[in-house]
Amino acid sequence: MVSTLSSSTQATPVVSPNQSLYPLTSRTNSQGHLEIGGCDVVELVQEFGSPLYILDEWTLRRACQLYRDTLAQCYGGTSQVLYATKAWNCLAICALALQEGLGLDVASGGELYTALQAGAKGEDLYLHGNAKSVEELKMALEVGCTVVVDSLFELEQLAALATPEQPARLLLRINPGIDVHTHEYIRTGQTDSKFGIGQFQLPQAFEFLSQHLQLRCVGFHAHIGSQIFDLQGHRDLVGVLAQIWRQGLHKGLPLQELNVGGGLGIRYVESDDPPSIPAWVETVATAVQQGFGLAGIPLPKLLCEPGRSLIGPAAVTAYTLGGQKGIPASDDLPEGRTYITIDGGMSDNPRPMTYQARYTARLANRPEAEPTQLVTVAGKHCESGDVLLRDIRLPDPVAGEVLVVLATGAYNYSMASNYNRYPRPAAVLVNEGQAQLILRRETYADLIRQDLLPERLLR
Ligand SMILES: Cc1ncc(COP(=O)(O)O)c(C=O)c1O
Ligand SMILES: N[C@@H](CCCC[NH3+])C(=O)O
Repeated sequence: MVSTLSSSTQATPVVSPNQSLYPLTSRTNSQGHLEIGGCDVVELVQEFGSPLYILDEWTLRRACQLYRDTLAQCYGGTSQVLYATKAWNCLAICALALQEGLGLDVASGGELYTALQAGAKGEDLYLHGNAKSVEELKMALEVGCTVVVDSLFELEQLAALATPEQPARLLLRINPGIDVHTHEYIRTGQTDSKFGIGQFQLPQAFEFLSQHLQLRCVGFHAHIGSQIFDLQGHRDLVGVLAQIWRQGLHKGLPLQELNVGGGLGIRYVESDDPPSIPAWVETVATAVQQGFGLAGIPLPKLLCEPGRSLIGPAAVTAYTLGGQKGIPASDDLPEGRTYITIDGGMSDNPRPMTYQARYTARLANRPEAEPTQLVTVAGKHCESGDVLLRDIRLPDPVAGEVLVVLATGAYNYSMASNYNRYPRPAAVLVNEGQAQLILRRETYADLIRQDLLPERLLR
């Protein structure tokens, strides 16, 4: 666990990135500033502007390697890690994951297109979605990507598009009926969910597959939810899938691949205590070996598709602090409240508003200063709920200082919007003292790129 900063020049000891609040290369430099990937965060903001997403290449690679290597070491069969690109999909990140030997889970035509542009091939790709369009399915078939089929309706759609010459390679997404303790909006494996084929629908699905030989069902997939700290959910999941696998084999399906989804949580605040990446991988691998190997079923190729635990801890968002508003104590508000503004908010990180997500923040120019003052960090949008951090302690922050919010790599840029017509921030990839722009800051011109102005509306 890394929750404090190293001020030495030694590399930080290797830990599981998802248990660290900071990117693993973080340290306090000789200026007393926060440094990530060998780059001074205050200087990064001066050079690239604010707000700024800062992605630490070493931390991301380390997380990819931990998943990939632990799986290869502790699982007796073949395996493949897929990066769930919905967490943050852009050319550079897709390319980096491919370089590390990962495949890519894409959840839309747009994510698929980006992955292809980043160099992915059909065999690297798995297309998700509970309501895929015909265009998305056609695109997947054309590039030879595996389709993770979410419903009986989609099986019919695929059967109409695939041919014996261009068969569809698919996994069935199963709803395993497993409930986990995470935010209601990010649970996906419970019976009452829009995702996946219910177990009560499986006889129909198997029958349909046996009648449509242009559909090659090579395995099953399930995903029980996100930001999960308890390993039991995935143990239970493997048990359910092993039973269904037996039924599928009995029906003559050419099963090879078992995809157990993603979901491992990360540390956002000090009190979060997720299991490490190796602990999660070992749990899953052991459960599959027990559920399959011991039951005499040949081991499937084991796939998993983490998103948050790969990219979340690798990035931070840097903001510039603005003015403050102090509300005096009253009966309703015994401690009063100090609002401090930032130059970003719900448009670059909608998670606090959407899931009541909590984060940790530090000042980049004095990360080790004693956090004395109770403040609430408010975004710049026209919404009362646009509050990024509620009642946190900072060391008497002043306007102009750079506030760094930690662990913002997952579901921040990918869920960002242009609400209030704010341009999306830039993102830089930092490594060994070099910073490279991987996403340009949007301009006002970008904001009206798609606008059309019929001439008759002009005054
Ligand atoms: C189908 C599927 N796979 C993988 C993921 C990645 O999950 P996580 O980011 O929690 O690892 C998600 C998101 O929850 C998902 O819906
Ligand atoms: N967007 C969610 C995770 C959902 C992942 C998609 N199934 C979050 O930020 O926590």
